[in-house]
Amino acid sequence: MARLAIAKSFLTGYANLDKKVRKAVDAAIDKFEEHTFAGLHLEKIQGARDPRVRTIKIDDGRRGVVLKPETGDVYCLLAVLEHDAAYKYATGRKFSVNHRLGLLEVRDARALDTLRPALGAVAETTDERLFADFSNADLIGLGLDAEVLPIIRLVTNDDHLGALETMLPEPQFLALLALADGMTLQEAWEEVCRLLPDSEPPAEVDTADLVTAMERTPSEIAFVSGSDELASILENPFALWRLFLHPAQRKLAYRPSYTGSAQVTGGAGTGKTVTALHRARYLAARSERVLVTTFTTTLAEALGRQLDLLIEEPDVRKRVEVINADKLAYRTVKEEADAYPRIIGEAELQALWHRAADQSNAPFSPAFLHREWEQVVLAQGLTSKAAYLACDRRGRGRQLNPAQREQAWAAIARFQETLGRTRQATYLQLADRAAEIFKRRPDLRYRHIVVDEAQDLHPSRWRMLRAAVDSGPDDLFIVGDPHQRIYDNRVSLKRLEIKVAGRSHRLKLSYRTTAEILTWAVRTLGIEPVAGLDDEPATLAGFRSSLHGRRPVVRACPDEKTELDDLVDQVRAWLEAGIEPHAIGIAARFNPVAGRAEQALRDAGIATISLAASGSAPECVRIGSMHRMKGLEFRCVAVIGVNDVACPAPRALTDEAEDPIARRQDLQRERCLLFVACTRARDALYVSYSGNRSSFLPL
Ligand SMILES: Nc1ncnc2c1ncn2[C@@H]1O[C@H](COP(=O)(O)OP(=O)(O)OP(=O)(O)O)[C@@H](O)[C@H]1O
Repeated sequence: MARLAIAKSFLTGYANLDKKVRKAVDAAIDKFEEHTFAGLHLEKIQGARDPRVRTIKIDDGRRGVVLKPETGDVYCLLAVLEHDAAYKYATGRKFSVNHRLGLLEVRDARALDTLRPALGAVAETTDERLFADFSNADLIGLGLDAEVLPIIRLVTNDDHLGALETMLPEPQFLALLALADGMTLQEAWEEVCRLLPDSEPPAEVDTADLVTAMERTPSEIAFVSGSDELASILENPFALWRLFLHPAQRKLAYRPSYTGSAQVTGGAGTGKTVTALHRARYLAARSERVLVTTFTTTLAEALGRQLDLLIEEPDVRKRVEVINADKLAYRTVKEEADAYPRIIGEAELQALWHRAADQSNAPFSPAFLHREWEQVVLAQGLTSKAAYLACDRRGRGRQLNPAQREQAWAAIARFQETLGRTRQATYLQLADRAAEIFKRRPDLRYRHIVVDEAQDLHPSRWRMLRAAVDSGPDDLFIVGDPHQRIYDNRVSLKRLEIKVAGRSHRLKLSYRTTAEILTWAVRTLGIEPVAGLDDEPATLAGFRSSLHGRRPVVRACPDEKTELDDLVDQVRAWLEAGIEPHAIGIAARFNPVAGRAEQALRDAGIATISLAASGSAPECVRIGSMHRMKGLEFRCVAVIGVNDVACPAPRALTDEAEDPIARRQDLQRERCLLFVACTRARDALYVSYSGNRSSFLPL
């Protein structure tokens, strides 16, 4: 019986077709099915480098490209392209089986043939060779093959290796990249083995057996079980992540069990959320109650929508509850409380802190007291003066002598009393109350909790989550990126009885952003080390993207009016180039700047909607503060107002004299904020400023 498979490349192309062409493709695939492929006219191509690559007519202008291995009665859809491009693709590509890993490989043989003389000409001018330290046997041992080796021997520097990225088979390129990055042969071998579904290379590889290789490469090829599955795939072609997980993501998401809590970190766009969603699906399929939680309601709503796409079985979907941490706290407290506290608004909270600072006889600013409360008192769950006087204030830069501690406690206690008397509370206080309720009420607890955007949760929220699930295998699955910490919440999971040692993993390949945007954006982070949730320093080593595009554009403007005019021009240019309005995101450090930009766009006839708005508004460009960009993504992103009075924002910085450590952390947080905003871009990033350039922008 014939089997149909779909390559990732096919789905990417299909997603970008307009509806009419998609219909023609669907009709061609139907024909495929009807005839059980037998009567199908697959055209062999003259001069094809791989005779197993064929084409099929879609409509007058387009052809589908199909891989038809000699054995196994398998048809794999590779691409849908305009006539000439389809022939070019079909004649240039060559498929093979990696002789060490057994994975399916594809190379652009024509491009390699074209580039070879140019590499040879450069090589003649120098004795430098990037891989001179490695013998042919070494390279063959890593999976390189006889066709690739002679070309590799001509490579003289990293840039030339980079140029080969889209032409070489991925496993072979990765092996070379690892060596070029300074890894040993053994380390490079371990790196390429990560591409295998179970990290173990097969004992024997039959390089003629393309079908087994396809089955071993689920990150690129998906076998379709029948027409229902096919229809569901084609209905949501943009959701590549549903089908094609990177082996590293798959291993983490579908591991049968972790002995305790597990943590997944990784740079922006490496698929942490995707991995978390697949993990939730896997756990729920085991018939158990799963909570998926994150920071804000908007992010929780987005996760819910993605889970609706991912989990097709209604009874499995029902077992997964998605709610953000604050709502969970609120709801849990409400479950028990007779008189329910009101959540205090930000302005009132600030006013109360000002009053507390004024009434205290000590030189504490309102911001200092607020921070002391959140980062020491609430973070450690301190409920008495004695506990506060004895506590370890690690992480706070300003030392307090015993008398000052007494004064600080008096001010904090007065603040807390006022809150209590007026029946008000903050979400962090509710989280602690919810934790107590979860401890008492096993009936409310979950069997598993999956946490996204973990870097921004305050210790009180973590205590609640810790209490909301019994300790044991697969209790918490935590994903986050310390380089995207944009709120003032620092956490040591160890201190909160959440142990991830030995179960901490890092993803490295970005699926969102191009290498050009990524390299630029990483430089906005500066050189200050960033602490991970597991108390280890966080690293971005090996963080990369195999996508390529234009470099970010940085525009200097004489004044804000010109800056906004330029923004309007840029957005218009994107729209004229066919970018859908909702795929354009605009961010500013401050809401008023975003507001003025919104007005300028509207005056120019461009519809806009706030980044904070829920639901979809396909006809609107999205705009808002940098904080609101968290967790989102767009094809094109404009970050505006990036000058020295916005990035960093003076109000967000603690006085050096008051607390130098806090100031350093504030600066880092401001950098992270810019990094988050910039890394929301898939294809294009535009950054502008008027006045003096922000020192965060790379030169
Ligand atoms: N294996 C994959 N194949 C194709 N696309 C993927 C894959 N994994 C992730 N993506 C896509 O890459 C983008 C980023 O994924 P995701 O949001 O999960 O990353 P993240 O690490 O959580 O990002 P961030 O931390 O920046 O919010 C999404 O569009 C997602 O659909």
